Amino acid sequence: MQSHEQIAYLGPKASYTHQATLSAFDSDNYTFSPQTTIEDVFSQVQSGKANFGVVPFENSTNGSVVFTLDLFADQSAKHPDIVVCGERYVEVHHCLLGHPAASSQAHAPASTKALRDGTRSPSSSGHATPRPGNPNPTNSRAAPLTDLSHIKKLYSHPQAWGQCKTFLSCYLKGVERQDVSSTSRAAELVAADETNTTAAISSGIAAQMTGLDFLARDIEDDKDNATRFFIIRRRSLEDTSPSPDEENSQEHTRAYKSLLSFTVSHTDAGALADALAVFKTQGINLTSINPRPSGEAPWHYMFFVEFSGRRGQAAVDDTLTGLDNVVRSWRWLGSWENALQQKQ
Ligand SMILES: O=C(O)C(=O)C[C@]1(C(=O)O)C=C[C@@H](O)C=C1
Repeated sequence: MQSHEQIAYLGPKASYTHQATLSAFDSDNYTFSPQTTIEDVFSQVQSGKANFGVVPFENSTNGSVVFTLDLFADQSAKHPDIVVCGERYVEVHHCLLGHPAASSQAHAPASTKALRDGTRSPSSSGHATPRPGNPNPTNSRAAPLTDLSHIKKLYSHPQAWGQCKTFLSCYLKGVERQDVSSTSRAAELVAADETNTTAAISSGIAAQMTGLDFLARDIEDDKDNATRFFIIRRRSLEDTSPSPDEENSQEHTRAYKSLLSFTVSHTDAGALADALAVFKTQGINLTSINPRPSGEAPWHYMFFVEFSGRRGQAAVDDTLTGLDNVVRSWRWLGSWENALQQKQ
């Protein structure tokens, strides 16, 4: 790859997507271009202004990032050439960032530094709502580092609410939430708010960037919380030309993954089963399947499947040929190296 290619990512700096970008691209050799929305990342890559883009795709606790799936579904045909060419996993440990209550600043000045680096011992307060998955919600893994009664509004990316349900229901139940374009944008907004009554769910790196205090740390429900990011680029001619020397061993197949979308007849019984049977016949292992509204008509769906293997391998190429006979349409969305291969 050439030097100083442009990499578009969901910004601003200190977003989790920024962390994924830093893990994939060396900042000495690439120019990073933070974007406001995931759609902006797609547009930058589609237009050729950026050589690559980095977008969140799925979270281990909260599931698919539907904004990204819908951009791949591309109902308005704005991003027809985008394909996935890589993936990165990032551990996601959320913090509650803000300003301490005015009284805790006045009466406990010694605690301010501790709040800044998040080392003060926890104090607990708040309410809890039992939920099916968590009948005993007082068991939040994290407790606040300070009193939160002054917090009247929360900002974060919509994915983050679903990853911190227990903490939020225990300690910030009923507090107004505002969705913003990323967790680092949330931290910027809270830093600019002079009322000191707002807080952001964001990363620890965003605390350093904005100077906000840690009101709580590690507030995600699951300590193994992680998000998978896709690296995207424009498709090129080589993507579809045959590569007869591709290896077909099981090991080689597991080393790669591919993404494909397809639509099937809405009225024919078994149409989806017929499509999936093509993968089975070719011995292709599906690793995820996601339906999203297709946009063709209400309640019609587009299916996204991820599977082991890469284009150019006989079984994968035969699967695509087989799909021609059973689906209404399909679109290949890229093959890339499986980042978890060593761990499986
Ligand atoms: O808001 C950010 O910091 C992002 O990079 C986006 C995003 C996401 O869309 O999943 C990434 C990781 C976390 O799961 C929460 C938010």
